[in-house]
Amino acid sequence: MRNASIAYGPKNPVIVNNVSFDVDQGEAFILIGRSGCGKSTLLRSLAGFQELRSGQILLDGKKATAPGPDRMMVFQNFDQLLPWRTAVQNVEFAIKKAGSKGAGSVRQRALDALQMVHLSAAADKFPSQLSGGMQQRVAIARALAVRPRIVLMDEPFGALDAMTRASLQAEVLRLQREMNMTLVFVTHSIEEAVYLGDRIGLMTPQGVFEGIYTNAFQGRVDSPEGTEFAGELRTKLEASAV
Ligand SMILES: Nc1ncnc2c1ncn2[C@@H]1O[C@H](COP(=O)(O)OP(=O)(O)OP(=O)(O)O)[C@@H](O)[C@H]1O
Repeated sequence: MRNASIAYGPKNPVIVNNVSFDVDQGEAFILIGRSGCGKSTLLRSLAGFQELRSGQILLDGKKATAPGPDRMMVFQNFDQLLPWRTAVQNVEFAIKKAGSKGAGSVRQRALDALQMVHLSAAADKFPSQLSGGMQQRVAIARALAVRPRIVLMDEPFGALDAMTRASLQAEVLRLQREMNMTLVFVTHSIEEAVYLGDRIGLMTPQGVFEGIYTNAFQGRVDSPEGTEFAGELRTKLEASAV
């Protein structure tokens, strides 16, 4: 993102204010900040859903404006799947829609993606027959099946209970590492940010980065050092709100 400013309509104030940052191939970049500071707005722009007022988004050096299968999004809400299609059909639909090519049949690739999130047994179930956590796994499988250049996640576990959330965080960390996934992930939770992130961008209510912090505690937020780092981030976050 290069000098990106975002506003909802020409007369409204900017929400994201002249922000620049890079995300490297294979990096997990986490956005944290107070409610309403513009995290989702920024993410939606990366996905191509929200126009920039000024600045640019570059993907592999090329301007990215409209949405495309190179940037797949996972949302917080459980209703992001098509309710009249089964889990595997939801994934198949995304692969076909993206025109994504790969070895094996579309069905096989969809099943492989479900297997990655340990959901093979639920392939033929409809979303209404799945728990919230299972539906989020399908949404993740759907995003990965398309083989995007970058996966965008907007508080995907925000509506889950603590245990399901912890297990899905572990899944995402595993997949991110195994697949060398490039990830931009929005969360309210500092612990989630430290667990998942290679770097953590802390946004202020003014729509800028207070700082972008390298995280040495990915996967081990529970260590004494990880806890201390999370505490430092919390202090900065609280200070940023003033
Ligand atoms: N469609 C919209 N039209 C007008 N204003 C909007 C729209 N969506 C969001 N906003 C405003 O933009 C600001 C940033 O919202 P955004 O959802 O990006 O924040 P956030 O940091 O993701 O918040 P949260 O953590 O609560 O999800 C808020 O003031 C919000 O009211």
